[in-house]
Order: sequence, then C-alpha cells, then structure tokens
Amino acid sequence: MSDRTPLIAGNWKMNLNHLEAIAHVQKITFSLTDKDYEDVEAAVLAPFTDLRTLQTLVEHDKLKLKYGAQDISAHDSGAYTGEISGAMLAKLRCSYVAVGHSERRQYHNETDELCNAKVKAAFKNDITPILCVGEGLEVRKAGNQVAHTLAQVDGGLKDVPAEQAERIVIAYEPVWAIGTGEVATPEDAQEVCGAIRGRLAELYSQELADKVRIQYGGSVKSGNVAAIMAQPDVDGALVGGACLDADEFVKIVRFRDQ
Ligand SMILES: O=C[C@H](O)COP(=O)(O)O
Repeated sequence: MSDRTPLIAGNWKMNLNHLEAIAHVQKITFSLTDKDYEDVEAAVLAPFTDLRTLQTLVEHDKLKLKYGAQDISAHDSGAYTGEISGAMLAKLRCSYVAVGHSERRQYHNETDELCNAKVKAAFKNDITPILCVGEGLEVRKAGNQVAHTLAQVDGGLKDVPAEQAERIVIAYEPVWAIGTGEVATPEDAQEVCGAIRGRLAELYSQELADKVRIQYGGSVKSGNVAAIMAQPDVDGALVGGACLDADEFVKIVRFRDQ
C-alpha cells in the first residue's frame, strides 16, 4: 500500500462561469467532510475567469478544496496577448495547473517542448503541474501506447531537476477514452501508469518514482472509479464530463465507498 495521497481533480474545461462556479463549489464542499479530505485530495481546474472567485470563496470559507488552472504560459511576462503567466496564477494561489492536456496538444498544437517549458514555468512559481500524456486511437491499435506515452513523459520532464520532479503529477489520459464514454480497463490504465512510474525510476530514482502521483483520466465516473483506483500505480483521477455534476464528483472523491 503506497503512502501517496490520491488526487481527484475535476477539469471543468470550458464550462461554468464565475457565478456558476460559486454554486458548484458550494455544493461540492457542503458534501465533502473532513474525513473525505483526510483520505483524498480533491481539486478543481477551472477557467481563468473563475480563479479569483474561487480564491475568494476558498480563503473566506476556509475550504479544503484545492483549485488550479487548465493552462499556463511558458513565458514570464511580456507581449504574449491572451496568455496567463505562472506568476499571475501563483498570485491567485493556484495549487495546480494542467499542462499539455490532449485538447491543448490537439487544438493548439502544443508540443512536448512547449509542455516542458510550461512544466518549468509552473515549478518556477511553486505551482504543481499536472502533466497530461496519453496516446490516440491509432497508436493504441498499433500497440504502441507505452512507448508513445513514455516519450511524452521524457519530453515533459526534460532537464527538470529531481527536487521539482518529485512533486509533479502525471495524468495518463488515453485520448480515445476522453469524453467518449469509452473507459480504459483497469488493466489498460495500470499497464501505462506502471510504465510511467518505471520511467521515472530510470530518469531519477525508484525513491522519487514512488513519491509521484499518477492519475488516470478518460470517462471516469462513480461507477468505474473504484476499479481503476484499485490499481497499484493509479493514484488519482482527472475527471472531465462527470465533474460537472457536483454530486457525481463527490461520489468519485469517495471512490472507496463505490
Ligand atoms: O481532463 C479530463 C479528461 O480530458 C477526461 O475527460 P472525460 O472525463 O470527459 O472523459
């Protein structure tokens, strides 16, 4: 049994404006008890426009729910219209930021090199990056999911020192399982999550690899989360669609009861 605290993070994607965010977070946090937070870390990754509201709500009501952003600029500041820097996110006390989500890789052509720069920007500002990796359907059909995903891990962690890498969260999200209802089997998730931990041991050390939390993402729901979380190298879930229903998200956080 590992001593890694599971991280259940809800990625709101481009949903919930700042007013809807208040109602949603109030519903979640009204349900979650101190006991829930003892066992599991729960977080939401919200649109940029919600973050100030979340900060105010969380700090004022002393909520234990963590929050973060869905993207970060690779740059510190300057003429980068539309981008949001790590320093800005840190000022809003974001704990986490997603880096290289497949939707950013697909629609914004984000490369491993850019993801690497974003991982470094997050650490520079003391924000924990959730580095998203995972293969598309063609790669899976060809049986190359492990090699493909490990190459993304290598790229994202290039020149990241051990004292930072030990705090990273890696989310394995097979693209074919995102938003499709097509969930990977627990064995599929374990195969790649286990390989990711093995690669971390090669790149750094077994001790470091044993500290890093590796999430699974892709059509996670209350009905399938327990079997996925039972895998030895799965330490959490990155939840998309199902996290938009507060009751469902709470059930996922309570995966041990499912
Ligand atoms: O970030 C979350 C993932 O993209 C999974 O989304 P999904 O749960 O809607 O499949």
